[in-house]
Amino acid sequence: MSDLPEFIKYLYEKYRVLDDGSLASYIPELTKANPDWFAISIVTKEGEVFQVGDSQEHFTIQSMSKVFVYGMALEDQNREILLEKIGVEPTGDPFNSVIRLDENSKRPDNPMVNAGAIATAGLIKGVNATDKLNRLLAMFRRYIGHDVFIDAPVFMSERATGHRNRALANLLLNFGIIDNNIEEILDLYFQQCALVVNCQDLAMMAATLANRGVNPITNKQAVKPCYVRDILSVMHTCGMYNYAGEWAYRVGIPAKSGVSGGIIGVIPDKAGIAVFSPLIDSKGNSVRGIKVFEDLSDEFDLHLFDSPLEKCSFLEISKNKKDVVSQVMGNG
Ligand SMILES: N[C@@H](CCC(=O)O)C(=O)O
Repeated sequence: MSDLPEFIKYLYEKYRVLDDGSLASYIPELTKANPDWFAISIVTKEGEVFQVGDSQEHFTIQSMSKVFVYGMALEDQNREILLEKIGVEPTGDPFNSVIRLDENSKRPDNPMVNAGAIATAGLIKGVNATDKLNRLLAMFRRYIGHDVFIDAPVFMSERATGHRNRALANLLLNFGIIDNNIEEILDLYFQQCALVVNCQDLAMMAATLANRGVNPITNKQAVKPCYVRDILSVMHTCGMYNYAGEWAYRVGIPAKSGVSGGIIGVIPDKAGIAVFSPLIDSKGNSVRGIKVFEDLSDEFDLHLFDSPLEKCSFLEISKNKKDVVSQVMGNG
């Protein structure tokens, strides 16, 4: 019997009351989120689903999309072509910074910051804008396992106010990283960010990566297995904004977050985890999300560099913790 269902209920109760952080406001539509929303979803590579809270609440995927579009660009181009255009170095800078692109590298540092993600969108193949969008949606559908759609008001909101992203795109054009279809590339980028998901969908997408690119329920291949390693590497080093180093140190799970309040984490060959809570910190990470991941990592020894000898069997908690959980949940 797994302890996981009880443990995530406990984490939900423990952190539900935490109301630090604020709603993302630079995309006007995101301020309409309910700050109380909170969900934890876990999907194992066998397709078993454990979840608690508002796991069916819809929101836009935002930066978490970057992971999956990067995988698609790897398939459309190849590793070496991508590396010429987009690096794999963490920046330590805010995700939407223009500084390093202009000053140092003349190519985006990595595909998880906006400069790199816009460059990635520019590498997606298709005969025209509609074809590219349709291919992108088909890719997301393979990960999620059901039909997908774009939140038009969020897309329009970002398109109308995304001046910083437009500035990044112009710099990318100047450095020869993207061609001059700037508005078309930005539209594709804003559309990928406005994909509608819920927490369960995110966990399924993460579980698909954990399962070497195969959706655990539909058994469809969402991305070629040879690219999963590349995707997880950039998640591990660059996925958590300018908190990526501390995250790798404290949590040790390849992850990506988005300003709508989601965080996805991948436990290779085991499970995908998603937490959703729209109150974010100054770096863009969900406050409750970070806490939940820290506790899950500690409790189940999920840090990549936990010694294999010390790792407890996945989904079982220690006797001491069981007592704490029982007390909090009122069955002890
Ligand atoms: N669409 C957002 C994504 C931000 C995020 O989630 O990090 C932007 O480009 O600014």
